Amino acid sequence: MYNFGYVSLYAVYLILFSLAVRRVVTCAQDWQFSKRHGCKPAQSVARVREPFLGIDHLLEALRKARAGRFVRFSASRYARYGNTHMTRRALFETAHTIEPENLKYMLATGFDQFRLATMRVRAMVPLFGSGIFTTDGPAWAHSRAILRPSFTRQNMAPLLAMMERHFQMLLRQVPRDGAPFDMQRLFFCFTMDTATEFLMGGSTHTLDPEHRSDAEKAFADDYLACCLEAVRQIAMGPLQRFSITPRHIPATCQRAFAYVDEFVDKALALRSARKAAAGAAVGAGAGAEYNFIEELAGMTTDRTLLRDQVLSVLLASRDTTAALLSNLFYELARHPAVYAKLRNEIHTHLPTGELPTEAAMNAMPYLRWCINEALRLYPVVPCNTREAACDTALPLGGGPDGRSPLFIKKGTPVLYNVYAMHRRTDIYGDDANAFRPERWDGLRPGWGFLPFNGGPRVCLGQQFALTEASYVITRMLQCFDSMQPKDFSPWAELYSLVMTSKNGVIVSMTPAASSIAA
Ligand code: HEM
Repeated sequence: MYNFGYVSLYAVYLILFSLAVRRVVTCAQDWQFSKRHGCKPAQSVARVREPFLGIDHLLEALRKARAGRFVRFSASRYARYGNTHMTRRALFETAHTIEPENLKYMLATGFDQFRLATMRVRAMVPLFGSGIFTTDGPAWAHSRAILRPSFTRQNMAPLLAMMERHFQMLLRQVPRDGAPFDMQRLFFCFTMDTATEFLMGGSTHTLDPEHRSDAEKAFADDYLACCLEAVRQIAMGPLQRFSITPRHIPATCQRAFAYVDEFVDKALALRSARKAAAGAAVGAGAGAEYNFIEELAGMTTDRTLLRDQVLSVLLASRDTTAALLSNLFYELARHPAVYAKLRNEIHTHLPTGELPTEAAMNAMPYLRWCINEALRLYPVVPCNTREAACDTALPLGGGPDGRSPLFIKKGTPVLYNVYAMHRRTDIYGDDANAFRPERWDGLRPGWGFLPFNGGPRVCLGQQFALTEASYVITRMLQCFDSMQPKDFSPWAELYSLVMTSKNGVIVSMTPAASSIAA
């Protein structure tokens, strides 16, 4: 008869022994990998006080986020621990980098060695399903392949006409008597209206109450609520698995799905009707009225996939462009000389106040410099993460001088802070913190400038975003002689999925003496 106590004890010994053996084998493998790749120990390691999960660090990050200082707090750690460093807790570690060479490796040359961070995927799947923002590997490649054709359109004229229609709505909301207003709120409404029209062929009309239905308003609110929940989940970091989704969120997501599904069904029906009529596939959007969803319906008839892609691209396109515009106008209000110089350039290229064409906007270098400078100082996606899909090595960060490769174990999240990289004085000069568009004259920072990401996952809508932003900037400066800041509190960030000003962009405008829109 066996003694049960002894058996249990032996079982525990066996487990501990096998764990110890596994640990030794892993360490030996890591050592061999590091040796083969010339890796050296991390130049710098940031430790946390609560040793298991680093709760103290997490709480401090949440406190800073509440005060509108998370991105700067995170950037300040690079000043303290170096451009590439590790943060160690007993249960997991993270790598941090703002080295252009490391980012190039992670996002381009070593692309296959990394994947999206698990925390991001887990937080976003409930709303975005298997869309382009939540998938890797073949599923992502499929998404990218079906989305790409919609972004390589040659004829931008119908899109510019659509933007002008919504711009007129925005213009109506700008006080002409010098009263202060929040320009940021208007930009977020504008991009919601243009993005929904571009994507689904039906705008939410948030700037145009006369045309807005209750369903459109409800969708805008539901979509926002679901996005905010995804942001909250991402911010929970390692505590995400303990977080409880508020009870109303599943129903809110379902309502947003139902709204988009109507457009999906319409596009699918139209597509098959056209196909039946022509006896062959027809190029959607061949007419003047371009419809993204209809074009997508030509690539796949999977209803759920279509909805996931539309919701994902809505996320990608709406807040990002609004954030860029808001951040740029925040600075323009504080730099009247830049405003005047930009206005002068616009007037030179469009002397009679005519509507901007794509060619005219492309011919304005100062406009592009102003946009670059806003994207540099306030990258719309300031912090991002990838996760090692296998044991790998970053080119820099190891050894006492940080110039040797750094071993990154499979599953380790690598955080990169574009905000901090964009303010590196060795890349942008001693005045890296200043808003000075002229610095872009001849400047080529390569991977040191990364507002749209890089490599195979580079932003698909970059051209669309730059065109939309250029259009709105040009039109605003055609319509207003100058602008004045009306809020003098220091910059505080509102960091959700994108970074904007926590206090809005409170300004007043001086209308132009004559303008085609006045
Ligand atoms: C100023 C405006 C914009 C900025 C700064 C921006 C930035 C970015 C960044 C940083 C990413 C990479 C995210 C990641 O992989 O973690 C991204 C991806 C993406 N963006 Fe944009 N974006 C902007 C506007 C747009 C617009 C207007 C659209 C569509 C109309 C768009 C569509 C996409 C898509 C589809 C992806 C996913 C690409 C992929 O994973 O393969 N973006 N964008």
